[in-house]
Amino acid sequence: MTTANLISEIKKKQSFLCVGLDVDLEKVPEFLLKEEDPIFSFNKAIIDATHQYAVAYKPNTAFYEAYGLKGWRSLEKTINYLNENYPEIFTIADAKRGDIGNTSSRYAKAFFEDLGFDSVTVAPYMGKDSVEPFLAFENKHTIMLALTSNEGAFDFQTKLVGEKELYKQVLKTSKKWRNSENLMYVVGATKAEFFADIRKIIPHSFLLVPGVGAQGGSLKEVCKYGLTENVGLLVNSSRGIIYASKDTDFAKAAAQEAKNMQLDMKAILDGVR
Ligand SMILES: O=c1ccn([C@@H]2O[C@H](COP(=O)(O)O)[C@@H](O)[C@H]2O)c(=O)[nH]1
Repeated sequence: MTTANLISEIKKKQSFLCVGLDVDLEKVPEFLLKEEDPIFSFNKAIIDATHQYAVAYKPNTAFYEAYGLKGWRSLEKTINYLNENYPEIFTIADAKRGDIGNTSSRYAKAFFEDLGFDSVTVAPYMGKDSVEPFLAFENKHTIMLALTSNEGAFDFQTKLVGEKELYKQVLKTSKKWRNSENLMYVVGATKAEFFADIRKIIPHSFLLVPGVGAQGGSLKEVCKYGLTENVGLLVNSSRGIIYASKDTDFAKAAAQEAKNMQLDMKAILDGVR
């Protein structure tokens, strides 16, 4: 998917909501466990109920890998279902990959070509040659960790490297890489006070923002400095939406949560116009 397609979908739906598909069989409604593929059945119901309020879905691969081959099959069925039924939706494989170039190119092929995701998250730690193989794919997007939502972000990411914090170095340096126009960045909603500085370095790039809902980040605070002329944000909520109810009404409850977030987003977008 091109960035222009993503922006057009955001404007059409008045939403920059990304629904995180982090399926844990201990948290899904019990009646679903009788299904042949409970993970896929859960995802299908959540997607069908929430797609009108969301522009992106983000399965975190850990939740599928944890169930071995079966889990990987559920992930494949989920991405195929999205691509076949909702091709206008932006898809994110939250896999946080990155290795020496030769290996990164295999990861990129797996997520972009074999599974058919629009984007994948990567870690910047191994540098340019570990990320450029992902960037080489046309109309695919590489979402690099910049400033993460967890407490441990302060262990390294905000430490000074020379005169600048490490996360700022990551942002600045990555702009020089080949096909850097295919880069987006992860910035946690719990780090809202950093958005103004981040936007000084990358004023136009899309940011994937996890950490609202269960982690307590504020949509309003993120938008204050994070929004760009083309919105430039994909705000993710996983547990806050998909586990809104543990009962037979789980999809309806998820839809209500997604709708509430979309309405908040619309109000914010109306406010900046
Ligand atoms: O900095 C980061 C990077 C990734 N994540 C992932 O996003 C979702 C958040 O889930 P919630 O249930 O909405 O808290 C999850 O997949 C994380 O691994 C993040 O939270 N922070």
